[in-house]
Order: sequence, then C-alpha cells, then structure tokens
Amino acid sequence: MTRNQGISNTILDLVGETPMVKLQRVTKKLKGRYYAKLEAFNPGLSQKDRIALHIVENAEKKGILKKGATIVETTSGNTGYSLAMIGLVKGYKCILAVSDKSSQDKIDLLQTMGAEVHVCPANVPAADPRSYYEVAKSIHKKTPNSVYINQYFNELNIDAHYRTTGPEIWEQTKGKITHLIVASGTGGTISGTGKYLKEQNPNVKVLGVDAIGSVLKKYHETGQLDLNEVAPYKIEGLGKNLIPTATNFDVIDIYEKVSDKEAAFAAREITNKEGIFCGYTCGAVLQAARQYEKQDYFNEDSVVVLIFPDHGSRYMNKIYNDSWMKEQGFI
Ligand SMILES: Cc1ncc(COP(=O)(O)O)c(C=O)c1O
Repeated sequence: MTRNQGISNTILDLVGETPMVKLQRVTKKLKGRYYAKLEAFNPGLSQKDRIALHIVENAEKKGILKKGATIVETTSGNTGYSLAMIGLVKGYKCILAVSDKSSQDKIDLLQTMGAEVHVCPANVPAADPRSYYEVAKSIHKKTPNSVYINQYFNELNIDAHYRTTGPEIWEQTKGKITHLIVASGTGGTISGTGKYLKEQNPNVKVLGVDAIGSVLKKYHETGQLDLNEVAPYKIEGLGKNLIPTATNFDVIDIYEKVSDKEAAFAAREITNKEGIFCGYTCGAVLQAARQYEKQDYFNEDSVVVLIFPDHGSRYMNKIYNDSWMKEQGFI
C-alpha cells in the first residue's frame, strides 16, 4: 500500500488501495468476523473509479482514445462520475446516458463535473431505443472520435477488480478471508475480485447480492434469462434486466435477493451504528449477509468481507430522507 504516503501527481493517482474496517455493531448477532471494504475512499467516492480508469488507460495505450476525444457511457451515476472526473483531468469530453431511477443529486453531480447527461427511462426493455443502452450506442455512432466504455460487456471491467480489489483484500485479510459478499450490477466487482481470491484459495466462497426484480439470481441457478423476474425496484446499481458479459457466473457460488425496504434500513443502520455514511447497496450487502447467516453459511471462524460500493452523500434525497422513505411506504 502506497497511497497517501506522499504527494500525488493528480487525483487519479488516488484511485484504489481503499481501507478495510471491522464492523463493530451491525453484525454483532452474526457468527464470525465481518470487515467492510470502503470503496467510498476512492476520489470519485465509489468502486467505479477503478474500472473507469483501467478502461480509459487501456484505450489510451491501444491508441483508441486520443486527446480531445469523447467518452460515452451508460451509467446509474457512479461510473459516470468517475469518467467525468477522469475526463476533466485528462482532457476528454464525457457524454452519459443515465437511468431516470438515478437520484437527482447524482445527475446534478455529473453536470457539475462537466458531463453532458441524457436521462432515459429505467423501466423499458434493454433493446428499446429509449433505453440507456440504446441511447449511448446511438450517441457513440453519431459522435466522431468517441469511445464507448460499455461497462456491462467489457472484460476490462472484471480485469480492473482482478488486478486491484482482489489483491488488496487478500493482503488486508492476510489471506484469512473465507467469504466475500458483493453487490452485483454489471458484475465486474464480484467477478474480478472473486476470481482473484479463489485463485489464492479455492475454498473462499463468493456470495452475490441481487435485487428483487432482477434476473441475475435465476439466471445463475437455471441458465435461463427469465423476463418474468423483471419488476421495478429502487436500489440503484444492483441487479439487472439483462445478462451482462462482465459477470462471470462461474466465480459466484450463490446469489441472495434483497428488498428495497430492508436494504434501505440496513444502510441507515450502518450509518447510525458504525458512523460509516454509506450508499444504498452497502445496506443491500449487509442485508444479504444477514440472510446468508440465517441459512448457516457462516461459523465462528468465518472471516467475511463485505464490499461497500459507495458513499451516503449520493442518497440524501432518497434513503436518508424520511419523506422519500414514507413515499415508498417504508416508514
Ligand atoms: C452503488 C453501486 N453498488 C453496486 C454496484 C455493482 O457493481 P458492479 O457493477 O461491479 O457489479 C454498482 C454498479 O453500478 C453501483 O453503482
């Protein structure tokens, strides 16, 4: 670990090498020891800094991305922020197709960071021309000298976590990790981190977190994409209505689905009991840990790492807002 030990050249040198902290209270009733990997310590406040930087630098090395070029991407917000930040430092324009499920704070933030934002409906099929996938593709086609990051179908998404998050967790737990619990969206984090850890110790169990209303768990269990599973839900960045190739399903042992309500309360509990101001999917991961524990996945010797993907500041108008919680019928 070398971060924070001297003067960094740019903010981008501070991506990765995030801290890990023992959970003191929220996992007290569960068997084993629980550690949170705090991805909010990345300069863009989320794990997406890792993949954004890796994919951009790879395109630069291949000569695909030249000065003055445009970066195009679909994003629920976090990848967009990371790309906008990278664009500002490296001199690229950034155009983002964002789901209308994303919080207004996230959209404002992207515009503040100089990105051009196109808001698209979340509840349409992926192949619909209004979906953020199709909108991003069409912007890419229309924009000369542009690069489409394509995080859902880009192998480098997995590779970024294989090279960084996995080794960091192995080192931080001194090889003692027994279980990894990760929120699955594009699947890059769970697949890359899980692959690295299983290569070090094949007994490490990789436990996925999916949303009620997403297709991932059923696809993992049956190999079938069942669109009857698709239903609207509130958690941003978790689950999918398609099968991303950035998910390596072979690395994942099992998925557990969590509800919007339980994930929201779990996130608020982490903030209130641990002092870790955390995002919505951090709550989803804690809720999944509790569900896995009920099914006897852990014992007193378990060393369980939970990846906490982002920071609570992005959800002030959602899970940390009582009016929003009431509107959803959660309180
Ligand atoms: C807040 C948040 N949590 C979790 C995830 C899931 O991470 P991954 O896409 O690597 O599966 C995302 C992805 O968009 C996210 O934004």
